[in-house]
Amino acid sequence: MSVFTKVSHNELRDFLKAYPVGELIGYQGIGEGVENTNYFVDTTDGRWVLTLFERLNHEDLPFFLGLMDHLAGRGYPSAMPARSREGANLTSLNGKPAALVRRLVGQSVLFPNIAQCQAVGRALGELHVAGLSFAGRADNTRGPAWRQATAETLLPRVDAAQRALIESELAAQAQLDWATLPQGVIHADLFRDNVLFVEDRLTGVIDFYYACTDALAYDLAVTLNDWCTDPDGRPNPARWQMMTLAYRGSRELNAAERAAWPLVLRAAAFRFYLSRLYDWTFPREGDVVHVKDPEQYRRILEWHRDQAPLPL
Ligand SMILES: Nc1ncnc2c1ncn2[C@@H]1O[C@H](COP(=O)(O)OP(=O)(O)O)[C@@H](O)[C@H]1O
Ligand SMILES: N[C@@H](CCOP(=O)(O)O)C(=O)O
Repeated sequence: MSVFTKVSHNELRDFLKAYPVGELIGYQGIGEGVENTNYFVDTTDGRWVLTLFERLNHEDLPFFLGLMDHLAGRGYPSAMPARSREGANLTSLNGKPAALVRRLVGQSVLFPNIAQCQAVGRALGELHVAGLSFAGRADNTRGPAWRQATAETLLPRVDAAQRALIESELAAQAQLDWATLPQGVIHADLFRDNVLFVEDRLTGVIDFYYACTDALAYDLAVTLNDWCTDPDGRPNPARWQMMTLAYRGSRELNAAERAAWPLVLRAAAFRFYLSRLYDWTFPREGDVVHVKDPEQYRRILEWHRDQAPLPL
């Protein structure tokens, strides 16, 4: 359960007065989140998600909320942030920065089928295209500098096999010049728990709190690694090719991206291998339920290191 900040009925009722969203009917803490405190909130005007930002830098929040506003305003299936009566999409509650966004229908899927992978590939391509007209810019907080620093923190704490993998990966990725790859707005964490479906219809893309400006191909690699690999770390050819094809329906990859692709896939796997290994090595106090297994990302990373990628 990740409701870090408690909100009473009266506190929420008073908070909602700042928004033109009607009267509070009811609310409930959401257990799935790991970064923020989230509540489902029902008012006489609709269904909402209230987020209290626990760890993100306050100055980064306008980028995330502005992006969600930009995308939802163009018909993208992301949640539109509500604006307060004063026009702000970022307010505060109980000492935390807060946002109220539309609640989207649907559920996340753990075992996606081919049609769902196709829908996610299309949605990712559409996000990259829609992001081109978004003026905001943000650095990737899990980019190459973070990967280098996190690897260095981990190296003295891990076993010999893990050390060898981390060191070889740092050396391999030093060959990649990210600046040569097309950049734009990326989601950067489009995992299965961040997409909602009603049957095979994609109804929501959520959790834009790692979104940033970075290489578009990296975002495709992050998404493929989560949605389209089997438990042994191998790409699942049917799901992988369907997602790639659907993505390319919105945006074609250029020659530089194709040449860099094997290293991009490795960088995308390395990022989550490192964050998971870090959380295992330095567990956060009170976080028992949500620590994710680094081994799956070790297998994905080793697969990409040792095998030629499936055709793009
Ligand atoms: N706009 C939304 N519509 C419907 N459900 C949402 C929405 N935003 C978040 N959720 C629900 O809240 C959960 C946690 O949200 P998420 O943004 O992933 O939190 P965290 O950033 O803390 O990981 C999601 O798994 C989903 O169930
Ligand atoms: N989707 C990620 C979790 C989000 O990244 P983190 O850096 O906040 O751990 C995963 O499944 O590892």
